[in-house]
Formats: sequence, C-alpha cells, structure tokens
Amino acid sequence: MDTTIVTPNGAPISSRFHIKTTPTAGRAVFATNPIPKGTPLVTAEDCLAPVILRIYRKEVCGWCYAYNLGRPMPFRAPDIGFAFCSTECEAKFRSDAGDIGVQAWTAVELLTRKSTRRVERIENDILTDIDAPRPNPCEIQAAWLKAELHGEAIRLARLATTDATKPPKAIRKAFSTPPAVDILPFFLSVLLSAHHHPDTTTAHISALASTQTPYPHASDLRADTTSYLHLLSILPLPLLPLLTPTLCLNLTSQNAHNSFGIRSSHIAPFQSPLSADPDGDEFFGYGTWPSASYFNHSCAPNLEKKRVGRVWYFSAGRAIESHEELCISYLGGEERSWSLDRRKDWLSRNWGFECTCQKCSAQEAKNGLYPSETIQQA
Ligand SMILES: C[S@@+](CC[C@H](N)C(=O)[O-])C[C@H]1O[C@@H](n2cnc3c(N)ncnc32)[C@H](O)[C@@H]1O
Repeated sequence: MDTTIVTPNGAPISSRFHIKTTPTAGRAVFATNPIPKGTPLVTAEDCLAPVILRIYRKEVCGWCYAYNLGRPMPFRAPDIGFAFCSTECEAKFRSDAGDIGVQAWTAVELLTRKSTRRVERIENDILTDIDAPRPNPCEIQAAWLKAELHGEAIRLARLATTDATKPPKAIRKAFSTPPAVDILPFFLSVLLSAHHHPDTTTAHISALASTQTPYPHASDLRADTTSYLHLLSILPLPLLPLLTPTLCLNLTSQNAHNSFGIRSSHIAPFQSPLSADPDGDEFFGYGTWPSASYFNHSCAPNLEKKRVGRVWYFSAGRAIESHEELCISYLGGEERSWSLDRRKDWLSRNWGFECTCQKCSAQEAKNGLYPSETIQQA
C-alpha cells in the first residue's frame, strides 16, 4: 500500500493525524496516535461557495443558515436577495462581500427577479434531458470553448464606452437564455472570495479532488456556461478578469466531490445546535469547506460531524486506534441503515465512486461466500 504523506493546500494540519494517498480512494486522513472518543479533531471555518437555494432564501439566514421551521427570517434585504436572522448577520454578510460584492449581488438579484417567469423553461429543459448520457470531456470542452468566444465579445462590449440605449448584441444574445438562479450565486460567491483572498481561494480549490465529467445532464452544462455569460454581462468590471471558463469548470468539477449539504438539522426550539442531526431532512443548499474535504466516506464512520452556523466541527465518534483511517459518513439520516446494494448505488450515482470502505468490503467478501443471506442483512 502506498503510504506517501501529502499536505494539500488548505488541508488541516494536526499532530493527531496526517493525510496519505491510498490505492483505492484518493487521499485519506489517518490517525497518528490513539484518539479517545469525543476528541475534537477539525474545526472547519473556511466556508467557500455557499449556496442557499433560491426557494429557501426567505426562510434561511443568508449568513449563519439559521432556519426557523419554515417561518420567514425577520430581516429582509431585497436589494441583494437575502434574508437574515439578525442585523448582525446582515452586517457580517455585507462586510464579507465588501462594496464590490454588494454591487455584484444586487446585479444578480435584478437579473434573477426580472426573469423569474422564464425559469420554467429551464425545468422543462431538464426533463427532456433526463435520460441522455452524461456529457463527456470532449463535449464539455467544446461547450466551454464556445462560451469563451461568446464571452470575449461580451468583455469587449462592456469595455467599449458607449451611450447606446440598447445593450450590445453579444449581451442581448446571452440574455436570450433564462438565468440559472442557483448557479449564479455559486460562481459569484467563489469569485468574490477569489477577489478578496487571491492567494488562498484558487489554491485551496485546485487542491481538492475533482472529476472530468461533473455534469449529470447536458442541461447542467448549459446552465453553467449560461451563468458564465450572464455574470460577464452584469458584474462590476473589476471582477471580470477573475471570471474565466477555467475557474467555473474547476469549481463545478471540485464541487461534485467535495460539497457538504446545508440542511435544516431538525433543530427543535431550545435544542442545542451541537446536539442536532447535521443531516436533518430539509436540504436548503450546499457549500465547500476545503479544510474538511480530506475525510473519506465510510458506511461505519468513526468521526461525528456537526455544523453550527458556518462552521463544521469534527470529533472522534468512538475510540480510534493509531493508523486507523478517519472517516465521516456522506449518507444522511435513514440512508445509513440502507442495504449494501442501495448504499453503493446511491454513492455511485450521487458521488460518482464505488465505495471501498471497510464495512462494504467486509460485506462484499461475505456476500461472495453466502450471497442470498447476507444481502438481506447488509
Ligand atoms: C471529499 S473527497 C475525500 C478526499 C479525497 N479522497 C481526496 O483525495 O481528496 C471525496 C472523494 O474521495 C473519494 N472517496 C471518498 N470515500 C470513498 C470511499 N469510501 N470509497 C472510494 N472512494 C472514496 C471519492 O473519489 C470521493 O468523490
């Protein structure tokens, strides 16, 4: 077994564990010494590319992701299209975005609101596409090349100072397709992070595991290229040099392997968020935390994870031996009790990998010996 120790950009550093390459599951985190149950291991505060789905924007705080069982958040910010649980959260959002970020969110909100009625067309698009094969790397490259050429025309049009009352042709052509309302914020939040933290953002994203075929359907690829063109058409000019097809494609490729769901967590009144279930049912968005992205999945995880606001906490769920791999579960709630076949199928379809965790490997070995009995119990 390959035992090379690696230190990817943005990965956590600790005396309790290190990151090594594995033969079957990319890089993984291993204990360097025995770890007692309950030991805190990683606190991930580096929330990157958070997306709160548009349909939840009024119910979920745009900064700390608080959720009050579907009731609207008390502080609405219609200019930027978010709602907040407190004025402090709104102030933190605005300060993190900076003036240029607030301008950018306002531009995205205007575009999204103007075109909400046309969004139905996107949904129909997805339905027609559902049985089509995943776009392959050549198709992906061709689509982005086409977008890049169209994008060049938009950049030139925006740089040319003109008094024309009508938007230039390249921009009108981009707007002939309705906006992908949940992709625009995904690209924009990373773009702002890259603008404010140029040294770390792209380095941390590029270090993450990625895939060459991140788009489940051709409509997902179209949504990305369209969002690129829409953002080029509306964002403040100083952000445009950072917005490139490479950035967008890298983001989507890495997101497919590293995003954490932002869920309701079933926080009942008076329940401490630390004791809530982080995989609670309601899925209202997702985000990437690079420092939390090196834990592989296990169907019998030895780590527990909790999200409190924008921070994920990872701790030992049981006593862990030296050299043991530290794993979380990518399955939520009841999915953890599914059969071996159902778990494997779900992980393969949603995450794109064949699970090689110890529990699955042991069950498969057993099934090889006694197939019909053990599949029922898995
Ligand atoms: C969040 S990343 C984990 C770190 C990753 N192994 C790396 O090299 O950066 C998730 C990816 O790791 C791999 N992975 C995680 N758990 C796995 C498992 N149980 N079996 C096989 N591959 C796994 C898959 O490629 C998955 O998409």
